[in-house]
Amino acid sequence: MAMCSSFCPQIPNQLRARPGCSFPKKPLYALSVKAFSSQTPNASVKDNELSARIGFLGLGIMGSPMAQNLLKAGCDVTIWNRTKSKCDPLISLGAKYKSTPQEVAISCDVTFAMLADPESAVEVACGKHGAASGMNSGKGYVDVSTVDGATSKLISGHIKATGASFLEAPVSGSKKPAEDGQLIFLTAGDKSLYEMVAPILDIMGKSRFYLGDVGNGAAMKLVVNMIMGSMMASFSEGLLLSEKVGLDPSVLVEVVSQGAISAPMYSMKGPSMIQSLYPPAFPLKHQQKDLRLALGLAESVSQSIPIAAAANELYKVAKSHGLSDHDFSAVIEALKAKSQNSAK
Ligand SMILES: NC(=O)C1=CN([C@@H]2O[C@H](COP(=O)(O)OP(=O)(O)OC[C@H]3O[C@@H](n4cnc5c(N)ncnc54)[C@H](OP(=O)(O)O)[C@@H]3O)[C@@H](O)[C@H]2O)C=CC1
Ligand SMILES: O=CCCC(=O)O
Repeated sequence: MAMCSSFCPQIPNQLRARPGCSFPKKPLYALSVKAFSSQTPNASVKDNELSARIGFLGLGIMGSPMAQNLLKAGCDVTIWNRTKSKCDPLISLGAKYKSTPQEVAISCDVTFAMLADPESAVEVACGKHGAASGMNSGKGYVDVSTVDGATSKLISGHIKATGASFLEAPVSGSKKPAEDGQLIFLTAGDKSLYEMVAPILDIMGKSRFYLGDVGNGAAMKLVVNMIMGSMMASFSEGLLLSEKVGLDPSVLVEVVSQGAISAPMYSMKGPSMIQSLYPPAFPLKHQQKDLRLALGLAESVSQSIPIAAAANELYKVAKSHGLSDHDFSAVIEALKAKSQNSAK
């Protein structure tokens, strides 16, 4: 595992006491996963207060509430977003603003990035005025966007070439868990940076996995989202089939919720899907991106994933119907369109 020797000596300075930024008093998971490292919260750190200057790049559906939780916890947060207006609510909560990712990185000890896709993650980290150009030894970059392993390794290479440390830390959990500080972090990369930012992750999340080398966090995230995308497509088929055969789909949601295939996702999204409402929590375009990236991951190891491949086609159809920015549960509309076409 790569370690950044120059970062470690600075950790005690960055974790010195600072009034108004205390760690959350909520249960933290002790993880024990065979073949993976596990990490429990360090008791001596947990009750300390935090003084790291934290940068946050990307204030979309996820980034905004994550940064907001850091501010609410009293952290020193500096933000940037491509569309500046999305910074305003956080600035009114006390965030500092910089006009480029580079300036954020220069002014912060550790910078988080929550960006749409591989292209934007690379652009913001490695492009002109990107974060890498503001990094140096002693700083850290934590990319919490969902990207593929190759992208993560590319960004890691740019960041580490400056002497800084890198951690990939994509999250499981959507808009509501982000608001509630209940995300699950799937981290990999510099262990020293992982340990340094653990108290910061614990403000935004309920658990964290350290998975080793860069690429493992991305892979874990893509496998999870591959399963989720297929589950949602299958659930959509069930809702439509139940209705077609004269059943009440609301009763189906209730039946499913009580059995072995119950999932919070079905109970949360089912009622609005029945009303054809798809307020975006996880945008459909991102779910399709994740299926596309999961297909690439599977291809790289010659693993057949025909169910995910079929689901991916369905999300592509949904995108072609203009549903990219709706919640991914709008994939059901692609099935409705298909059955209308076949009825003609
Ligand atoms: N929503 C969810 O439930 C979850 C999402 N994720 C992942 O987290 C990431 C962010 O998701 P989410 O917040 O929902 O997405 P949004 O689409 O709401 O936000 C995307 C962010 O990326 C920025 N961005 C997009 N393109 C560029 C670019 N070319 N240059 C600079 N910035 C850019 C956007 O800036 P601007 O405001 O200017 O458009 C915005 O800040 C994605 O990788 C997604 O897959 C992970 C877990 C859950
Ligand atoms: O990437 C998005 C995941 C959404 C979720 O875990 O509910």
